[in-house]
Amino acid sequence: MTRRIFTPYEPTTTAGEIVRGLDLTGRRALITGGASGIGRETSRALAGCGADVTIAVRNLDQGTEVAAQIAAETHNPWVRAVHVDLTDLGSVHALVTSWDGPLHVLVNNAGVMALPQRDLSALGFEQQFMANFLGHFALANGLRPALAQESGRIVSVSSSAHLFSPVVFDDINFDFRPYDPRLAYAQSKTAVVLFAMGAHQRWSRDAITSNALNPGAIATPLQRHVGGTLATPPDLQKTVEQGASTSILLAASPALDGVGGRYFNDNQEAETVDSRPADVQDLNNAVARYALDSRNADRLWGMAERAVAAAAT
Ligand SMILES: NC(=O)c1ccc[n+]([C@@H]2O[C@H](COP(=O)([O-])OP(=O)(O)OC[C@H]3O[C@@H](n4cnc5c(N)ncnc54)[C@H](O)[C@@H]3O)[C@@H](O)[C@H]2O)c1
Repeated sequence: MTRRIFTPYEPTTTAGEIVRGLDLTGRRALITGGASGIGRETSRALAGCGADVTIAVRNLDQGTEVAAQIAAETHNPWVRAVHVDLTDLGSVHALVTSWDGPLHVLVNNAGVMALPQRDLSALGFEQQFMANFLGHFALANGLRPALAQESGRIVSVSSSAHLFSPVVFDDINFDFRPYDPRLAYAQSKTAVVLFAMGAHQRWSRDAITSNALNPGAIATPLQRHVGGTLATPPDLQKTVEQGASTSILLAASPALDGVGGRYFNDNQEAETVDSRPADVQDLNNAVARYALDSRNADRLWGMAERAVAAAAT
C-alpha cells in the first residue's frame, strides 16, 4: 500500500487545533474509556464542536462526573456517561441494545497495558486481548446497524507496540509460552489494527469507514505497569492534547471523508514495514505488514465471531 499524505498537520498539532472551526452539531459520538487520558481529551474536543458525546466507562460514578466536567468546560449539555466493561460481553450487549438511532463516530479507545499477571476473562481470553480487542469487536459489530445509518466512522486506537508481536493464533492466551505482559499488549494492539482493516473490508459497502492509529506515547494512567521503561523517553512523549489529535483527525476531519482501511500516526498515514525499526521515531511512524494483512484479518475476524456467538448461546 502506498503511504498517502492526507493533512498538513504536524506531530505536535493538538486535537483542539484539528477541530477548530468545525461544527459537529447533530453528530453522535461514542468513546470507550472516555473518562481519562486520551479518551477524555477526544471526548472534550468533540463536545467542543457541539457533538452529542457519550463516554462508555467502567466506573459510572466517575464517568458521570467527567461527563459533567466536559459539558461545563465546553458549554455543551449533550455529554453523558454509560457503563461498559469490555471484558464482559453481557455488559457490551447491554450498551448495544440501549443505543437508539444513528451513530456517527465510534472511538474504540479504552485499553489496558502490560497487566503484570496472566488473567483470563470469563470467555477464556487473556484480559488485554479481551479488553483491547474482543470487547471492541463485539461492540462495533453490535453497533454496525447504527453506524450504517449515516456513514459512520470507526476509529480504533492501537499502539506502536503492535510492532513487537503479531497475533499468535496458536497461542493467544499464553498457554504454551511464558506469559509476557508486554507481548500480550503488543498482540492485542495488532488485533486492534487487524479489526480496523477487517471492518473496512466488510463494512465500507455500508459507507462505514474504519481506520486505526497510534496516538504516540503520553503520560497517562495506562503506563502504570511500565512506568519509566517505555521505548519512548519522557522528552519525546506527547501532551494529552497532542496525543488525542490523530483520534480526532480520524473521527471528525473532513480531510478523512471516505478514507478507510489505513493506520495513522502523528496525523499522517504510517509507513508499512516488514521488520521492526530500531529507532524510536521510525517505530512510531511504522505499521507492521502483518497487521494490515487481509488473511490475518480474516482469520482473526472468524475466530472473534465464533467466540462472540458462543458467548451469546
Ligand atoms: N498513553 C500512551 O502512551 C499510549 C500509547 C499507545 C497507545 N495508547 C492507547 O491509547 C488508549 C487510551 O489510553 P490512555 O493512555 O488514555 O490510558 P488511560 O488509562 O487514561 O485510559 C484508558 C481507559 O480505558 C478504560 N478501560 C480499561 N479497561 C476497560 C474495560 N475492560 N472496559 C471499559 N473501559 C476500560 C480505563 O478505565 C481508562 O478510562 C488505549 O487504547 C491505549 O492502549 C496509549
